[in-house]
Amino acid sequence: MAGGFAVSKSGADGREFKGRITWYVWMCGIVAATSGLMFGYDVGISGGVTAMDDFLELFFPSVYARKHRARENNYCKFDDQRLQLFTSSLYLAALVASFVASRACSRFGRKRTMQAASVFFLAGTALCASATNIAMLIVGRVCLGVGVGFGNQAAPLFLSEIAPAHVRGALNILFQLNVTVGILIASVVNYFASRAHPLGWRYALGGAAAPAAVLFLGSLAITETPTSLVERGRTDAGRRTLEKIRGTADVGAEFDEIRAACDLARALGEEEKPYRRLMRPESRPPLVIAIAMQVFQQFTGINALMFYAPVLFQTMGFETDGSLLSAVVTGSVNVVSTVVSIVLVDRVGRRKLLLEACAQMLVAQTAVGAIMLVHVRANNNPSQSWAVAIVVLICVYVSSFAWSWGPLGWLIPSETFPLETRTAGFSFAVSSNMLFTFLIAQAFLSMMCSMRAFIFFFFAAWIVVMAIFVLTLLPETKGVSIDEMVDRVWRRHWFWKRCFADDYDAARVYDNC
Ligand SMILES: OC[C@H]1O[C@](O)(CO)[C@@H](O)[C@@H]1O
Repeated sequence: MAGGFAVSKSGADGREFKGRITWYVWMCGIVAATSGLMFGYDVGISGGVTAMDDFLELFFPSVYARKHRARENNYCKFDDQRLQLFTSSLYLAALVASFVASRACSRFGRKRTMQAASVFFLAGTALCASATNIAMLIVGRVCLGVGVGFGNQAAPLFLSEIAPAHVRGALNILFQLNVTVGILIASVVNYFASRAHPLGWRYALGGAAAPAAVLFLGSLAITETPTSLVERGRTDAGRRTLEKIRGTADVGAEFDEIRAACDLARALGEEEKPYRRLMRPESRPPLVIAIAMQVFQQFTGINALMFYAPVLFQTMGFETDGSLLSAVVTGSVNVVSTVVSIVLVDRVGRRKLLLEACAQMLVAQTAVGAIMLVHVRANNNPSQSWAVAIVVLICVYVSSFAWSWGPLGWLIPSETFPLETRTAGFSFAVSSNMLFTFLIAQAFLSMMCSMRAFIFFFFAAWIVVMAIFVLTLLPETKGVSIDEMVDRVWRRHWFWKRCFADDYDAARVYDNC
């Protein structure tokens, strides 16, 4: 399985680990990242499908009638709780599934959890694509949601564990890159499927089978991670796997570190369960940061756009074709800008990227809101030049999200927890993401109906809160080894250091932070 190029890498304490970036590691990484593709395809497909007349006429005839009523209010024509439930039910199911998935990951391994994800996804796809009533659609979406919950918990963990340390960031962002590629593919599929009458929507929903099948078949060829094998008592198999993925038998130092980490986690786990340990004061800084990063990521308003871009563009007065095409444009900007993040994140640092993005998003959101307020009245559409200006501003907004809050929402929670609480802490990040994705999916169309153009000012106001959060509470973690976070980051931070007072006294410190 050798391939790639010869390297050695440094462990957390500066020790040299021998091995190369083998083709096998890349193959495993690419297969696992397909999980992101499944997630992204789903995010991108629902908006287009819910804008298709054949789909609306069959399942949501009242929305169909309202959409075609000549004098209907632009902002409210898609406001329907059941239509929103079609999109949001997936995320509610994923939220519940992510807690089960974190246990499945420990008990059965990352690889099996990803396989289970692909099976749920295939079942959900079959149900949705062949649905003849709303119940079938919703049950299908719930199966897809379980697939997303399992995949999102297992894949980032898998990627981190097989990666040599010096390419761990790049391999991690591969997941988010796949999410954005999935969203883009879905917009292209929507564009063509919307022309195929009356079955286009079935093709669009059925297309989700492709990434799921790739993940299922690919996962038969990939390995389990060495950490997961050692964690489950299969020490020899763990060592053999490490030798295979590093392309050398000289893996003693790295294997010792994996074994020591597993021993420590096991010992601490016997003393106190990881979820209880997370309630300790010293766990509070990374826990608050992990949850806040995910909540704020969703309050940028990104998924209002990703789910409902075609609907939103129709609201702004675009025809069905134009609105789907605009979604393809914003989807492409999303992919390219995520690549920018891979290049910049370890050079520029996390805080600068996040703050720059806040400024860019604030300007774009406020300008879109102002144009909508002045030029899009309830019953008329903007002129073509204002419509183009809106699409350009939305691209400005998406690009800044994609090189900041998108990937860093996953990266920062994965690098700030100490090992003993890392997986439990990360599952809080996944479930917070799903919860707020669900809330936005469920509430956005109603919010747009009642708030109208002010919806953009609502998200803009959150961006100000996020910037204050980054300035005051988010420390820079660029270049800091994961195992040095406590001493080099938290103990030096003006606010969070109170959780780590030298004269540690559980009761007093708890009160302080
Ligand atoms: O690229 C946008 C996508 O990225 C995420 O924020 C995180 O993976 C999704 O919630 C969103 O749909």
